[in-house]
Amino acid sequence: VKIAVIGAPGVGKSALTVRFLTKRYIGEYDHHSENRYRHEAVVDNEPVLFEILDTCPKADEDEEQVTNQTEAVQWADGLLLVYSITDRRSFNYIRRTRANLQTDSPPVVLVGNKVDMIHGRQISTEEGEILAKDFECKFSEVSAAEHVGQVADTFHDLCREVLAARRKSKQSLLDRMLGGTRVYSRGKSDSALPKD
Ligand SMILES: Nc1nc2c(ncn2[C@@H]2O[C@H](COP(=O)(O)OP(=O)(O)OP(=O)(O)O)[C@@H](O)[C@H]2O)c(=O)[nH]1
Repeated sequence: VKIAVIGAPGVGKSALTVRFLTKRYIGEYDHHSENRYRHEAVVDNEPVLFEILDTCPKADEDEEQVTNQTEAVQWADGLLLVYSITDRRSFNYIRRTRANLQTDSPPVVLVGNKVDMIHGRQISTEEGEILAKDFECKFSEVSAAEHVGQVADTFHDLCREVLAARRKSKQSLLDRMLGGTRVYSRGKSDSALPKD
């Protein structure tokens, strides 16, 4: 299951990713390019091989610039859309990113990070919920700094969405294939009919 972690600079994409991979919190994670990781985990009693792309948007990206994550989106099976509850601009960044996605884009999960920074909150939980409703996706608020289980849950939730979408597209492919063939109901066989 290939997951791209997407969000504005500094929202905690790397902190969340590393928390999921290692269960540890690394406060200062210095990197200037995107990183890709492989990680095995068990989701709903099934082993899953995650490939995680920790994207790295340009720090000087213009706020109004339409965010372009085409490569990551094309590569991914699912998108973890992350904003920081302490940063209104990061919330708007996610709005623009989502608006920019095609209708057939992969499943998404919305995450508000840094929930431990209570006093710096700029985005209410309700706003996050409303945005998630708009996106028709799951939503959670977490803290990469303080939560282990909840961070893993967000990745697992996205994994479930991806697997459900796969099942759905397999089913619709089957339906389309079977749609071309006629289905005969069982009736009396010829041999049971009168000879003449
Ligand atoms: N208080 C708090 N700080 C956090 C949390 N998650 C990340 N941070 C801090 O936020 C800063 C940015 O975190 P990163 O994980 O580097 O963010 P990023 O989104 O990967 O940043 P870029 O790679 O620049 O796009 C760091 O100083 C982290 O320590 C959190 O849950 N709570």
